[in-house]
Amino acid sequence: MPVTKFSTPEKYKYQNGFNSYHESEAIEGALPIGANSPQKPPYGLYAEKLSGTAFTAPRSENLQTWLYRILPAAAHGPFEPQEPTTYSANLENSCQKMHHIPNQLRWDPFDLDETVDWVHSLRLVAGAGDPTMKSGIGIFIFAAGKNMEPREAFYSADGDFLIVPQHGVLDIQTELGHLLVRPNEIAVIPRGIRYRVTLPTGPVRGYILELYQGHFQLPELGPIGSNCLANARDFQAPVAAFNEDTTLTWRLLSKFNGRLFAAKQNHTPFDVVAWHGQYYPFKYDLGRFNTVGSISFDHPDPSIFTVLSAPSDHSGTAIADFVIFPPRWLVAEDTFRPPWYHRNTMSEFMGLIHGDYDAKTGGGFRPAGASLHNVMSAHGPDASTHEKASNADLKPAKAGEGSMAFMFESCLMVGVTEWGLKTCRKMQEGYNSASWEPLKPHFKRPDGAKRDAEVG
Ligand SMILES: O=C(O)Cc1cc(O)ccc1O
Ligand SMILES: [Fe+2]
Repeated sequence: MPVTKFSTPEKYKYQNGFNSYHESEAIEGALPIGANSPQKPPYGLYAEKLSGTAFTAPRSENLQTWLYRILPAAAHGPFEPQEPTTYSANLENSCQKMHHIPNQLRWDPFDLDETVDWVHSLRLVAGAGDPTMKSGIGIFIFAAGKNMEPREAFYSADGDFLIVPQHGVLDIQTELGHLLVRPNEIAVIPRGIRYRVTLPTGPVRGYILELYQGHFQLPELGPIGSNCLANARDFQAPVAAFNEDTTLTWRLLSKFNGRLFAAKQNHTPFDVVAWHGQYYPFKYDLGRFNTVGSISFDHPDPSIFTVLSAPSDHSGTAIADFVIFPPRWLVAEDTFRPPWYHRNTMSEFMGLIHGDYDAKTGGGFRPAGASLHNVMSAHGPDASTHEKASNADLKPAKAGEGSMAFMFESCLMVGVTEWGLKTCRKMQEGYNSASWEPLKPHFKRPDGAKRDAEVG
């Protein structure tokens, strides 16, 4: 059975292409022609620039967008910090000490929580670095059951959100237009873009990687050539859509160094009539990923499954890679087909959207759960997977049918928050011992002799 691909409901319109220069106008003629900020932009709109890179970033990296809107984003009251006892409590964790531990860690599925909305559902579970230094990443779990208030919008000044829904549907109204994001799809909302999340099918749950530095790119394809993996044309950006309200009171929420702030304004933030540029939110259907693998022997590095990569300053070394494990055919001959046992200089945070992950058949890695194998924390198939795979009949076999696991892989050592370690109460006791301690030695000397332990 081929992998399922989503269709687009009629209400939503997208423009296709990764890192493309897009332009969109909800009213014909709203985009100025041949200029960005004419003395009087069309229809009495204000021109506003939103930059995602330094003005002077090289052309190949430069990301910015021009917005043509009814009132500028600056027209709001002062931001006030929100009390931790109210709803910034979840984000608070980012300001707390992280626990850095070499143990292999695994979490049972995180609970749904119907009492909170998107903003108040964000739980920092792990991370590295610091938003104030624009360095590192934050890994969040979200679980919400309420729409954001009708006149509320949110943005993060800390980084780009890579959103991986596991359960339920996210309807995301952004300044640049609407995105509908379902499990097995992902969305990226860049730093600063204001948005409001509603839940058309009820409760939602999933994972977020917040990138405090740089932006996601498509990985290089090297000898693979000019297609495969995630193809650029399958990334979808919204089209301009606006409201006209300039009288009602809105609440603008800002995530700023992991803290929540709120300001009032007397007009909708969703008043962008037209925009053009390369800095915009987008979505991608993981079912469109063109998976490549070994057609001869051996298990290749999981980098062949990279959807998006946020590079560090060192070539080939990512601050964060977003890697998926889609359904795929395994045909390698004379090969131990699951991942090899390994210790990695990168850290690996994994989640499961649905199904089973083929490297862990022992039952403990479940949809909506997670695992963290930190820098040099040894891991690999659990004992039951090893037993099965080393005795399997190696005919072509479909792995991961009906399943989608993913990994946030980072060159940074990842710490775990107090919430992730204790408060969430999902940390599995004995993950390590259940997975790898049952492994038996199979070593046999070539002469068949058994000897006592040798000295030295
Ligand atoms: O640890 C894991 O399960 C992720 C992983 C998968 C794979 O195919 C090779 C290496 C690797 O880290
Ligand atoms: Fe691994």
